[in-house]
Amino acid sequence: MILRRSRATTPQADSYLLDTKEFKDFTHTDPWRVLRIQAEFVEGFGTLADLGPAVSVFGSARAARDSPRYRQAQEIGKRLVEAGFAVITGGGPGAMEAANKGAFKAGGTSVGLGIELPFETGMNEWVDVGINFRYFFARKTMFVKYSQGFIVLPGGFGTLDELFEALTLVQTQKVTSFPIILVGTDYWGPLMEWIRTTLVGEGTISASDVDLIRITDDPAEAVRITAEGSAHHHNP
Ligand SMILES: C/C(=C\CNc1ncnc2c1ncn2[C@@H]1O[C@H](COP(=O)(O)O)[C@@H](O)[C@H]1O)CO
Repeated sequence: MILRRSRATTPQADSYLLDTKEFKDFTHTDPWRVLRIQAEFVEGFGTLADLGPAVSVFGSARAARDSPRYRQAQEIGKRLVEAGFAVITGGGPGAMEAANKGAFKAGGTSVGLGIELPFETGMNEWVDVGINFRYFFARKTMFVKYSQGFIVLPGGFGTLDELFEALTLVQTQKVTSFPIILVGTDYWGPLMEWIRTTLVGEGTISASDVDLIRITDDPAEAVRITAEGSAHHHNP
């Protein structure tokens, strides 16, 4: 990039670096953010490069430890490890903690991709490979790049965001052979119905797009579908 005449900046950029106050200001600028974003990708790629086959498990951060949802997530974490997968979650509480706990107790690799939030909850204790992200989009790249499929338990906006991002990537063939399994017919049934009637009915998706989603109540079936569906998946 060349900037001349009135567009040229003075003093020179390196003088900012040597000036403590100016440097502090620089850390709140977009060019600095780009470096931070780059660093998040470098750390993520570096840490997860040798992970091997893995599945991401999503679900509510608010699932209570004594709830059936929590027990289901823990069971899924365990079964994924028994099927030869590492388990990746958001590293937080609720369903994330449960899936990490199941994976850890089964002797598998338990990964947490944490996110910096204004209300810090910290990485759950069952994570043994943890990375903290400031940027959701950098973190999301890691979930997709290092997973062979997604298993999605009941959850709120965060879970829906993760589900629909994955669906869009599969629908647009940015990723292929990538199973997406919803667990909990009672919870997801009405959404599936709305997708079938309104989205297909209005023509905003194709009828065949509905087949991108599988739905079950059984943790064993969720893992079996994931294993079968991920057999030909290659990480982007
Ligand atoms: C809100 C609470 C804790 C927040 N801590 C989180 N830590 C890590 N990842 C999170 C957290 N909250 C949301 N996520 C991500 O979104 C999904 C869950 O969101 P939902 O809105 O609860 O469905 C989850 O899969 C994470 O990736 C404690 O109350």
